[in-house]
Amino acid sequence: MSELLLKIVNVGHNYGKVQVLENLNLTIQHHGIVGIYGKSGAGKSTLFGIIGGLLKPKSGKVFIEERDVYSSMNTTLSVRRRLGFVFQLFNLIPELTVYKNIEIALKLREGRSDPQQIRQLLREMHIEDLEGRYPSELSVGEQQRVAIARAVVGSPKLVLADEPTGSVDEHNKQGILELFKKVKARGITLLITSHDLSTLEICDRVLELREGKLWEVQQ
Ligand SMILES: Nc1ncnc2c1ncn2[C@@H]1O[C@H](COP(=O)(O)OP(=O)(O)OP(=O)(O)O)[C@@H](O)[C@H]1O
Repeated sequence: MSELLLKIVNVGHNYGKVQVLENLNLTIQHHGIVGIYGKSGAGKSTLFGIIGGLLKPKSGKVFIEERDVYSSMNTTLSVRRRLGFVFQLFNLIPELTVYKNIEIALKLREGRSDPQQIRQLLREMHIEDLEGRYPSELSVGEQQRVAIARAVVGSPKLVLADEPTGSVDEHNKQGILELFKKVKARGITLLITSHDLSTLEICDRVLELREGKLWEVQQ
């Protein structure tokens, strides 16, 4: 049996009177792509933030490789550094070139740069000709490629992608899904949230977030 990567135990979260998550449980083993489907407002971004060490839940616990993510600020920061994030709006740093956007993520994750690794990743993502450009000089599809490269550099165990195809057209969507298959082939576990079931077709397992809980979806 493969090692447990993520374990969520009885997590609850509310914003004032709005109860978003309630007694939510989830376990994920290493390897593969897991999709979380949910309608708008179901709480996908809230759950994404809680798993990623960005939002402390009001109740319950989150473990990544058996470390209690919110046990101390140091643990939260160290777990967060070891995860990769892909955001819907890319969140690339506008003042940095493509190369530097990827390099800064590697330095945060591993404490050092590795030009060989960065260049290999640029080639794999077909963005090697863009390394000197700034995000404003890239197409949407190219920005998303850089965002994925930044999320996987340094080989984190888990990459979280929140609505990764939410702001791209069908052609770019297919391109992103192909890249996610490559990410999986690198041995990285991917967790994708989406309100679009066709985006989740590449997933090995899909869960629906509804009424504050996760429900397995038969594929
Ligand atoms: N900071 C906040 N303060 C108050 N309410 C919030 C806050 N963030 C989210 N909410 C509310 O919590 C609920 C869940 O929001 P969340 O963004 O997690 O859903 P979502 O499934 O990601 O939605 P979408 O698909 O539209 O992005 C919504 O009702 C939202 O209005």
